[in-house]
Amino acid sequence: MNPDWKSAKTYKDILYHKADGMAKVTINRPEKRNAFRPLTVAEMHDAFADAREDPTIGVVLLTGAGPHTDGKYAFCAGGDQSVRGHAGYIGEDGVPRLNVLDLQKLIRSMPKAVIALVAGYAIGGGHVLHVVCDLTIAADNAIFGQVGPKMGSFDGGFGSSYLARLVGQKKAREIWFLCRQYNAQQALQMGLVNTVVPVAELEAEGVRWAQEILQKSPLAIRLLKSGFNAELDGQAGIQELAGNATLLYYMSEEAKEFHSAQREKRKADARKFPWLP
Ligand SMILES: CC(C)(COP(=O)(O)OP(=O)(O)OC[C@H]1O[C@@H](n2cnc3c(N)ncnc32)[C@H](O)[C@@H]1OP(=O)(O)O)[C@@H](O)C(=O)NCCC(=O)NCCSC(=O)c1cc(O)c2ccccc2c1O
Repeated sequence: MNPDWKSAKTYKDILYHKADGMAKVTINRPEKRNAFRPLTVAEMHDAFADAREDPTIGVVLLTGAGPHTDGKYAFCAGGDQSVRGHAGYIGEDGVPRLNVLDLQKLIRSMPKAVIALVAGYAIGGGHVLHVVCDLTIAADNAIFGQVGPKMGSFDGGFGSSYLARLVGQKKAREIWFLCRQYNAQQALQMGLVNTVVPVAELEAEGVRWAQEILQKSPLAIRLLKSGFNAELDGQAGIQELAGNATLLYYMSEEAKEFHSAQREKRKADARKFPWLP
């Protein structure tokens, strides 16, 4: 399938397209190895929120523009170090922010599948971004790694705790404590990515996976995602799962009868509904 991608909104630092039930968010700063500044993250958050709200979209692909003019690829090299200031990354308003944490939460909690397509570097906060996606497809040239402890940062949230759930505690500690780089095959072996394909086939493979998911039941995928999250995300995970229970309840005849009865100022006919075992 060759999707007819249509631009869904114009931004400065990212590209945002839609086609055939899919949205595609592309970080578009190849000259910076797709490092993100606060504006980049705000734009990504806006695009992901749009995809979450759009009932025609079931899968979001997250990727990085490239190759750059030097021939190198990057998914994302993390926070833009040229704007890192006293208390975070400083945008045009002069306010320091770590706003990528909000984006991580949105990707994790949105009731749609998010697939990272990683070509080249996924480093630092860029590595964490692929970690929080539901699935990762790596190009054969992908390079993964954390750098925080060698350049004055760390992500002790999803970037370490969820990473450990993916690759195990020993491997996650190795990744963070040693700050080595890992190739695509090593990433596959440790369970960090779902599959590895030639770089020229990365997007086509992402589209194939997305289209396979889009043939499945939207509610089943939604509930599975919140079920996977609930085990790990404490009260926020329970809230997500419970919100889905409320959504399903609203759709039931039983909830509709009780709601109508209240609106019509009558007693609900509770006996129509069984107390199932
Ligand atoms: C990614 C690399 C390993 C690639 O190396 P390579 O040799 O191929 O390329 P260059 O180093 O020559 O880079 C080309 C060009 O891109 C610029 N660039 C690359 N990465 C960044 C970056 N992160 N910020 C700004 N600019 C970048 C580089 O300067 C070159 O530009 P020229 O103009 O000089 O040509 C290698 O580039 C690399 O190691 N990059 C740095 C990786 C890094 O330190 N990332 C930040 C980690 S910390 C982080 O991401 C982070 C962000 C958050 O928002 C957090 C929030 C909360 C908690 C923690 C957070 C966090 O840790």
